[in-house]
Amino acid sequence: MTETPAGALLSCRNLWKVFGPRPGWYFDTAGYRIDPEALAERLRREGHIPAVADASFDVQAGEIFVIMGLSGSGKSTLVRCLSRLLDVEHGSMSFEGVDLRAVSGRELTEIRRRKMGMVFQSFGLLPHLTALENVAFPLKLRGMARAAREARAQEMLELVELGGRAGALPSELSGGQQQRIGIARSLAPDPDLWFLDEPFSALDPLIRRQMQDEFLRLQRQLKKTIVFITHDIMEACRLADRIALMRGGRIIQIGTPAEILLSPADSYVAEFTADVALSRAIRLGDLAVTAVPGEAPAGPALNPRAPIETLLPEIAAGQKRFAVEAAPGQPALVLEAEAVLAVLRRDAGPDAGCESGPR
Ligand SMILES: Nc1ncnc2c1ncn2[C@@H]1O[C@H](COP(=O)(O)OP(=O)(O)OP(=O)(O)O)[C@@H](O)[C@H]1O
Repeated sequence: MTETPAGALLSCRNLWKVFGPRPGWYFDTAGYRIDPEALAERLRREGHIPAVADASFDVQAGEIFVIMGLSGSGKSTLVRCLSRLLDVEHGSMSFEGVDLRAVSGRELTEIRRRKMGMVFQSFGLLPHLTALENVAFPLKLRGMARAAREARAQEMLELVELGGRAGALPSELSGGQQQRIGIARSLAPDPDLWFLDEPFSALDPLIRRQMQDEFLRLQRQLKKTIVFITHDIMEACRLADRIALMRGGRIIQIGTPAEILLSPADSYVAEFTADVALSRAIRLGDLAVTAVPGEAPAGPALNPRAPIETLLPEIAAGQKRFAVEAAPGQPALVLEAEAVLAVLRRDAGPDAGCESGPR
């Protein structure tokens, strides 16, 4: 399949990546057409690891698509397959209408260099190069002239608010600053698709939170198409437009954070999300509905990404309805205090800035 569905930049269907002695065998035989769950089970029984088992999803242009799951659930393997750092055993992948499994090694290198940006947990900076040189490095690989690449690198450093540290070596920068350099470097070639694999996991919680805010600020500005990996449900809920939740190589639910939290697909998802404080994770936009024409509440329209907890003082003071900012050209949105209260009633939770989930 080479088609990418309308609106999707990246699309994959029935992807399998299996580690073990003879992974291809299962897909070369007619036996493949069995239930994916049963095949994954059989693979495990016969000494293989189905690291990605029958994954299908589309990533829409401009969205933050978060892949979430516990350690070993297959997140990194899936992303490595999508960028074809690993070859899959079965399935199809298309990116901007190009069949990623069919392209030559050379075309693939070009796609990775020009259209894909990657950020990893280990910042991966070259220790003997300055911040500016690190950011300019991928442009050098593309053959860009020195003056042009340094100008672009400086622009990227300004974007991540490190314009004044261009001459610093990585060892002279904090962890958060080093990751900002990693982000600037990955953005320098202006990729269409941006992969981030646990980019903030090595940072302490306060810096991590700042980096998440920074990341959202950048995304508002750049509107990239993003695949973001995390094992932290709170991070996923803060950042995602949609979340794909993985378990044992399988994607068990895809949905907005609110859908995952309020309508979990099964008991595993419910348990995984049980400790999340809904007041922090559910956003105004999740509960807002289209206002009856002429009846939008007065007052400034609120940010749809703000968590519902921000409204608690007004609700406690008796306000019943709120205006929520709609997308350009869309009808006005209204949020009823009762909808917020209904969610809060479900929020059994202790304060959960959690990284927990079922083990
Ligand atoms: N090269 C490999 N050879 C054999 N097994 C592998 C290989 N790479 C990954 N695996 C296995 O595949 C499964 C998925 O691993 P993966 O690294 O994708 O998980 P993850 O969800 O990204 O975990 P983490 O959050 O710990 O990085 C694990 O069981 C892992 O041991």
